[in-house]
Amino acid sequence: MTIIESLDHEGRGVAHVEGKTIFIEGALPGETVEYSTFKKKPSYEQATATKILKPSFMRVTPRCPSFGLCGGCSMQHMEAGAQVAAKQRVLEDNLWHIGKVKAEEMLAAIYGPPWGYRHRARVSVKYVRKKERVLVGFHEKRSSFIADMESCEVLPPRISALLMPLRALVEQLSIRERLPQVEVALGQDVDVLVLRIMDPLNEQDEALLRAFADRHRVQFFLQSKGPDTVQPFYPLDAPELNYTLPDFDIVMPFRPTEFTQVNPDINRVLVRRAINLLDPKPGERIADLFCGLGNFSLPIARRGADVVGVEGSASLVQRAQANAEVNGLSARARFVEANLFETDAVGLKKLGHFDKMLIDPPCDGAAEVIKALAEDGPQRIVYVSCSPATLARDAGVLVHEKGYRLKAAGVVNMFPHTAHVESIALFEK
Ligand SMILES: C[S@@+](CC[C@H](N)C(=O)[O-])C[C@H]1O[C@@H](n2cnc3c(N)ncnc32)[C@H](O)[C@@H]1O
Ligand code: SF4
Repeated sequence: MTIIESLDHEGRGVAHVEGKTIFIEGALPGETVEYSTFKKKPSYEQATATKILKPSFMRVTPRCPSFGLCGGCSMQHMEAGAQVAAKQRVLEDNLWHIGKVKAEEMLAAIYGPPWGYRHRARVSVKYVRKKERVLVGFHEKRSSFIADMESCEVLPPRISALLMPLRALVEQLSIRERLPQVEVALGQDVDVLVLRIMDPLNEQDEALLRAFADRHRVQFFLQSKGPDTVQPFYPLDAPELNYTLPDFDIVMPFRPTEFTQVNPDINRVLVRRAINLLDPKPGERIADLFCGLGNFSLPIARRGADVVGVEGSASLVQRAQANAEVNGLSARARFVEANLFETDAVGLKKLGHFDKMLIDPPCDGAAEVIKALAEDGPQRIVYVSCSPATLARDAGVLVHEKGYRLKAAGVVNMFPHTAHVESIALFEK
């Protein structure tokens, strides 16, 4: 039995027992719990709460029956508002302990509906020969096994309701042992399921897929090898996947395997906030680094500024250019392919002078870009981050070496019930 002192960055309760730190899954600060250790090291232990003797006021009953087993969520036992507050603390702690910086203003957190928010997901599939049945779902915690889940609360209800019919479908296919994954990509007008198939389908399989698509109103794509092999299968006349940014009168077509933000409702608010902080004006020249399909670049152009989007994936550069055309913005939006993890001052200078910059890197952050910023670098930088640790590291360099102030920072609850912290920060010279 022990008392939980705090919450760590992965949403685990932290306690100290005889000088040892114990990280306890499923336990909240202030609670008295019994626990069972599954990993023992000389200085710490990892454990799971087995009995909550004194519950926290933040505790709620997890909505999903698979919570605790499925590795998809780690915070459903905590009230949604308290989750956001905990993430805000993670952001502030990281900024201070890693970057030695404090934001002049903490922005109000951006959050939206806590359930049914995932419009993109990669679901694993496994035929269990012994039981002659198929599992379709996310991996169990700390395991390569697939959770035996019948529904999922973070997927939109219509998609969650497809998990069991999908099991039944795969069970009937001749290639049921050669279909390891289904990728879900949801758009405004169509729901796409991309089946990863290791062997070709036979005629009967094809007929089963068509019947499923008609019945459940989805479009199947097939992927036989790498991402280049993703092709629509049925129906071929379905509308194209897209999402919209109504504040900017923008429509964004995309292919099912192209990067898009997982939570389209929060993405709209995130884009609005990023653009408000950046405040693009006609006549300004603005860089959008790690621009993807132009999620921020096109709203910047819509505000009248000239934007240069830089992106590592050639296909996303093409997609961004095409999306600029679709939205009548190609005169003000240009896209360049470059590896921003290998850039330096010379590489960045070749892109020309920028008044302002938006950076939205993958979790590794943007160390090389930040290092490459010159004396006459942008006056204002808006940094969108999926990792508070790398944001804090980069913020430290911006503030202590490059002459910027951290004007504001705040969390964006893009992934409710997970410990994942998305955030946004504003830097100014
Ligand atoms: C977090 S996503 C952001 C995309 C876009 N801003 C959006 O909101 O949809 C990060 C992007 O960085 C790109 N990327 C990853 N590594 C890169 C690299 N080394 N150089 C340039 N871009 C890279 C990815 O392809 C992806 O589009
Ligand atoms: S990811 Fe879905 S199935 Fe897994 S715990 Fe979260 S809500 Fe439940």
